[in-house]
Amino acid sequence: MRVLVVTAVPVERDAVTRAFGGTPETLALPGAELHRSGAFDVLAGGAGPSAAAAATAFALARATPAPAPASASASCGGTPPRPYGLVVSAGIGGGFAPAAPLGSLVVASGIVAADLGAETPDGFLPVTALGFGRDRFTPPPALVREVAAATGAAPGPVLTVSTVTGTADRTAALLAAHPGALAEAMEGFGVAEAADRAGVPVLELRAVSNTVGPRDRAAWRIGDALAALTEAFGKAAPVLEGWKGRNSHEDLEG
Ligand SMILES: O=C(O)c1cccc(C(=O)CC[C@H]2O[C@@H](n3cnc4c(=O)[nH]cnc43)[C@H](O)[C@@H]2O)c1
Repeated sequence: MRVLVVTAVPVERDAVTRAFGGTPETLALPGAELHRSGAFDVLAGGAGPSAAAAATAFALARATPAPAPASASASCGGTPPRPYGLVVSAGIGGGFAPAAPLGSLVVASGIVAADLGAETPDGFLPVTALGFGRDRFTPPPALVREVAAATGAAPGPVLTVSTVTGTADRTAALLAAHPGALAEAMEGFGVAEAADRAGVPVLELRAVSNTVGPRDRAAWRIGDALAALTEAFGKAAPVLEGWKGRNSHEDLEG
């Protein structure tokens, strides 16, 4: 099965491909470059949910077979593209203390749009409370469990935010609105929107580079988190590549 992995920045992309060894083949996409290693296509799609959604949608569309004209025979038209069976949003992220310490891994049991909605005098309303859109995607629970077991990642909700949290008040507000949240990052929900529209399941895997809270850039441990990301993909690769899709009753309901 082919797997599309979407990161924000090139150093995260390279941390993922390093897990597979060798030199990836590169393919040009509108606004980005795919790095292909075996079954894995890895793309640095840009920071934030909008860039991530656009990049993911282009990559998925490129791999979706166009409907064959009525007159076409099976033997013409060149090599058909092989569609993706799974999309993974991956990279570094902020961890909520004490559940997700620096250097640890988190796999999303829910990918949550934490700031998509409306602010009111009585607090935040998610977009779903306004009567439209959606505010979360649920990765296949069996796959989340398998990746957690293979990598040691903690399973739990991962928030997608457009602004990196930088105060204690905002941290408390996020945890109040999303009890049990383990981490925040900026792309998961965008990647998931694009994957969902293509009918492809989605996963999010993050290595914790910093603690969510009052901004302290000097305390970020990006190198350690990138190394953890490489190790995680080394361990998760057989699970991701070998995952056969909706293979349990629970997943059919998820
Ligand atoms: O400054 C660097 O050297 C550097 C190297 C690698 C990556 C970065 C990034 O800033 C990556 C941005 C990416 O990381 C996610 N992220 C990380 N921590 C948080 C956080 O506390 N809150 C939200 N997002 C976070 C996010 O997905 C960014 O797109 C820098």
